[in-house]
Amino acid sequence: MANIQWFPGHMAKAIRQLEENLPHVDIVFELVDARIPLASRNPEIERLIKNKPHLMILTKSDLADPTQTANWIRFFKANGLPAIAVDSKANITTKAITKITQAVLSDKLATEQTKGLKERPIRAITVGIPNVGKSTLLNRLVNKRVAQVGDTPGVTKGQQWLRSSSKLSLLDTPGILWPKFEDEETGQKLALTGAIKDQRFASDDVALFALRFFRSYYEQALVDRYKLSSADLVLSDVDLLLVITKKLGMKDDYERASDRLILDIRREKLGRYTLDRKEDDQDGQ
Ligand SMILES: Nc1nc2c(ncn2[C@@H]2O[C@H](COP(=O)(O)OP(=O)(O)OP(=O)(O)O)[C@@H](O)[C@H]2O)c(=O)[nH]1
Repeated sequence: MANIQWFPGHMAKAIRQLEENLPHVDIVFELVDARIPLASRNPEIERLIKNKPHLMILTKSDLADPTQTANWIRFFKANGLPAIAVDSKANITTKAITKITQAVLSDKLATEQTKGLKERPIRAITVGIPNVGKSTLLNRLVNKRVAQVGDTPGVTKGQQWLRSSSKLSLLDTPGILWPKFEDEETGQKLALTGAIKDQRFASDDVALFALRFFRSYYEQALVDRYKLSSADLVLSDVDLLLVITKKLGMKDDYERASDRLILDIRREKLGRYTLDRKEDDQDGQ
């Protein structure tokens, strides 16, 4: 679980590290969580990356709603941002990322070739908020357990180039950037997916947010998981949480039930979901 407290000093350090690394890379891999492609974006990313070529990588796509992921990919592309969704645990990920990276940089690579420069691996850095899956993707790409992976963000140290293939090299130190602290809903989305420290949010608030959300978009998943009746479905969110608490055999300990609901959602017990919604007709907006 995320344990970084982002003070201004930490932010300044994160910016400085990224600024130091940027001149050495051909492309930035910006990682966002496919379940929250907006809430998990660093608010300053565009400004920090400047004009450096940039690929959006939607991680954990195996946990996200596939229709929504497709909409998000289209949306980013329509806004001039090449994008790809990955499950970092899948073998095919390395090939897919290498291919799209070559496509994004095709002009630059062609220019280098016409100048007679020797073919060389593309150099990339992964950046993203804690827990977004930077180490897991890095490990997948370089096919080694080099980066420490865990639920404790901020564990990656050291700095060297790691070969993915003859086509791609990666900096072993991902850029860790801070998440959005903008508004309560963004915070709840980050908390529900496990991107930020739990203690900052009361679990019953996050659980009520989750209930409201699943009622709107994935009601059947709630019905199936907690054996809800049609009468339960007309209750207020608070009353529904109390019903679920009882169904879980937790009497009136709705805080414990809230924790369980959140855990169930994080562990995919309610299936795949996307919290940041993008409808298909919103391309390019
Ligand atoms: N299902 C699924 N889980 C993933 C995927 N990528 C990462 N994870 C999980 O997400 C959690 C965080 O992954 P890390 O790779 O440690 O994240 P990180 O961005 O390196 O975190 P920091 O080092 O804290 O910055 C781990 O439990 C991973 O197993 C993915 O594509 N699919």
